Amino acid sequence: MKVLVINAGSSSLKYQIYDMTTETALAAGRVERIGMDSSILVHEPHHTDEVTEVSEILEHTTAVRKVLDKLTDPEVGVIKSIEEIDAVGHRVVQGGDLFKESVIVDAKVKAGITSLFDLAPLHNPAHMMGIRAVEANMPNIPQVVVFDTAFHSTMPEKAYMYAIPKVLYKKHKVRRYGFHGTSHDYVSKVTAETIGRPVEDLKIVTCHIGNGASLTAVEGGKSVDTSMGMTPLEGLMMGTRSGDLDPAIVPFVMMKEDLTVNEVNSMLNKHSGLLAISGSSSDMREITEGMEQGEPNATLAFEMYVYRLRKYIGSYVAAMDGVDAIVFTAGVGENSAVIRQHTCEKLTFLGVEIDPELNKIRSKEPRRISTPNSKVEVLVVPTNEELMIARDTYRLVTEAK
Ligand SMILES: Nc1ncnc2c1ncn2[C@@H]1O[C@H](COP(=O)(O)OP(=O)(O)O)[C@@H](O)[C@H]1O
Ligand SMILES: CC(=O)OP(=O)(O)O
Ligand SMILES: [Mg+2]
Repeated sequence: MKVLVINAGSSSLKYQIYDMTTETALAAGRVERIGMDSSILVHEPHHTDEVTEVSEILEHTTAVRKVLDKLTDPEVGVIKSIEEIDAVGHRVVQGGDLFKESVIVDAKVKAGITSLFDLAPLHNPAHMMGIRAVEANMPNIPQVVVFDTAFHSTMPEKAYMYAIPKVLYKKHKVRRYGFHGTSHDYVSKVTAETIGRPVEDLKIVTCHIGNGASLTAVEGGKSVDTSMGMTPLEGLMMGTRSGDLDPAIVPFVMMKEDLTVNEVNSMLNKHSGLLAISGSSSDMREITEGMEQGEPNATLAFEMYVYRLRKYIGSYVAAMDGVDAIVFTAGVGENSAVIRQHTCEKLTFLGVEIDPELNKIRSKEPRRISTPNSKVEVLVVPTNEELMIARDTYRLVTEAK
């Protein structure tokens, strides 16, 4: 059985196709700059070199068609025809309190995802475009949605409630949901395997730091707290998102700058974070370069990012009353030895000690970077949200047959 996994963003679409008999990825790729001039499709088949194609891709339906063309291409393709694909799995960021686990897409599910647009304005509308684009190109194929929020449904009330009038929870479902759950779930399990102990016995802080970034306190294999909130804006400082701030700043800035709700939302989601502080980039590679060259704004952005990350790690150790492992994953966490080093060097109060040589190794494998003396295991675990999505898709579609 072959499963196509899609992670649709507003201007991008990442994909991966799996042969589920062996759980091997046959190809991966991404379409970027959808709706802009010169969209880019990068296709990475397992059997030959990657190909990059620049063309005009105005919307997601065209993007999916181009992906299917690449997957069935005589040279760079990995399947003979579209009929070989048995099911499509989608990442959906916000499941709210409607979805606690993965489900097969039907009209009710689509209405549910749509009703949650306000609770993930950057993400859910894009996921619906992805689902509709698949419907347009592959009518009648079973589709499954896997929610970022599902893993966090085990959080206790004291972690998910906000200290505001309860009527807002009752009327509008204002609460913490948490995101990147598929990733936090996956890396915590791989961590347990890597250190050779049952996940049920472990207290783990998982740091998913990519474009969006969140931390989770995973106790006994379950999420007990996480840094993103009702939307993916709360918590850590991110590429373009502010993370935590005094909520009084929002009405204050709206009043002083005469901003609308949409404008202030856009300011906090798209024009804040590393981008706002550095004044130049949301990309941690460029921020690090600027910092290494002594550029003051990039240095401040870097320092704020690490400082906040460290404070969150500390608070989750307190939340669980201890920690066995701290894990880094996602774009920044997997690739930036500098971020890991700066974050860990001031966790000495926990007995954290990382080995600078191990920290520098670049690899796609899960690995320890702490010394044998370290009181806490520190690991880098490459995330694999796509594999988790493919597994759920395979399971649900097979069960429904
Ligand atoms: N070598 C690196 N050093 C620092 N940051 C990196 C490196 N490689 C990638 N990144 C960061 O990873 C981010 C993307 O992370 P990723 O997890 O792929 O995000 P998303 O899934 O949200 O698109 C980029 O914005 C970039 O800042
Ligand atoms: C939920 C979220 O922030 O996702 P991403 O990191 O893909 O933007
Ligand atoms: Mg991501």
